[in-house]
Amino acid sequence: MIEAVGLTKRYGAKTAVDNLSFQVRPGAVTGFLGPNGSGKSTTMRMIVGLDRPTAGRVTVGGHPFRSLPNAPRQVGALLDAKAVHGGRSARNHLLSLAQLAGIPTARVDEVLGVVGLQDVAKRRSSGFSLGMGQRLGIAAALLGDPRVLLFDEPVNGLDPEGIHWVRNLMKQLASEGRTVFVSSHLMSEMALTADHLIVIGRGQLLSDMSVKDFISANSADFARVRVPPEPEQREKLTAALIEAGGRVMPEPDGALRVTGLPLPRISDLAHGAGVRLWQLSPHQASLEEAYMRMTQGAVDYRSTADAKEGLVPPPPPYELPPDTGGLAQPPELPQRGWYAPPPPGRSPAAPAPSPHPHPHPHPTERETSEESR
Ligand SMILES: Nc1ncnc2c1ncn2[C@@H]1O[C@H](COP(=O)(O)OP(=O)(O)OP(=O)(O)O)[C@@H](O)[C@H]1O
Repeated sequence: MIEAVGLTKRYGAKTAVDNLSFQVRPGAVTGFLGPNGSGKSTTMRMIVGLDRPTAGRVTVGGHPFRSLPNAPRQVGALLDAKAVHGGRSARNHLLSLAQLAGIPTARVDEVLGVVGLQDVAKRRSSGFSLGMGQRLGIAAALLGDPRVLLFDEPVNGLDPEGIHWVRNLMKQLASEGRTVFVSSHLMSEMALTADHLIVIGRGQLLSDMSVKDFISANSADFARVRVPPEPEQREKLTAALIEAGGRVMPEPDGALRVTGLPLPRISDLAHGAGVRLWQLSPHQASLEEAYMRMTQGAVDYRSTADAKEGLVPPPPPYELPPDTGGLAQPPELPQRGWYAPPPPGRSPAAPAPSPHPHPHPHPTERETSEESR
């Protein structure tokens, strides 16, 4: 296990890591996320004793890295794949590391096979591509068969096959009961690889929870509801949903976005109002959406071209016609902020949907209810 308590690192006036406390447990892949410059690499360097904390401490298996006996056999790290003597072959690079740590030569050939570099083992690493360098760095981390592994951006430069391989490798290492701590900016990959997430911003802890909890805590889950195009169907349902405490907003494609009510309740309310549902599906945010939402305020470096590039503002809540006035005001739900854009091909600036989004509906065109997106 890795444990940080009040971990702090200052470089002059700059506080790179600020009073950080967390635990990275064995048997799981723990993702380490944060915007550029948030202190991930500095934290990892302190874990392996390359930087000394200004305050606080970080231990591996209860000991500071520097006091671990034969540390390379207990902790393996890929922090900078370029930190290799370019004039050495891949095999000689690993051999020199193995000799320093008393690791048998046979293990060098074994890890070269594990990372798929056996055919280029005698080539100088200076001629390696970015992806080959990453594989060599991973081989070096695995060399001592350690129980604790740290990977800083391990998929950087890897092709899709390589990314898939790293994903399976991390999961396998965790399933063997090892502690796996991995940083990445590739959210889709983290969503597939990590079980747990530690998120930092400006050196401070923002979140420490499972991927599943992180997504549900940082996303505005909502239901997408589609009804027949007759305006009265839409209005009847909207009135029933608002009266029950829901919040209804039009989606650019004509569907309704409903927050504050569970799916079965929406279904019951539609039934009670005599409205046929053509679609009732849950929307769950991706890890990327949840991450962007959480770290919005902790981003140091943002393009001046478009501060919220890729995100679109939410549409205004659905307006009921005047004759349905007197209904309860919808509660304020965590639906503020920005959300992911509509699917490609749909203009985010599309006007509010017309009451007749499907001019010639046909029964066979109906969408399945309870469809999962
Ligand atoms: N040796 C150093 N001297 C001075 N400042 C440093 C040093 N190392 C890191 N910093 C600063 O500390 C902050 C955190 O840097 P760090 O590299 O740990 O962030 P990071 O989260 O790994 O970023 P990225 O995602 O871009 O790799 C940055 O502002 C960086 O400029």
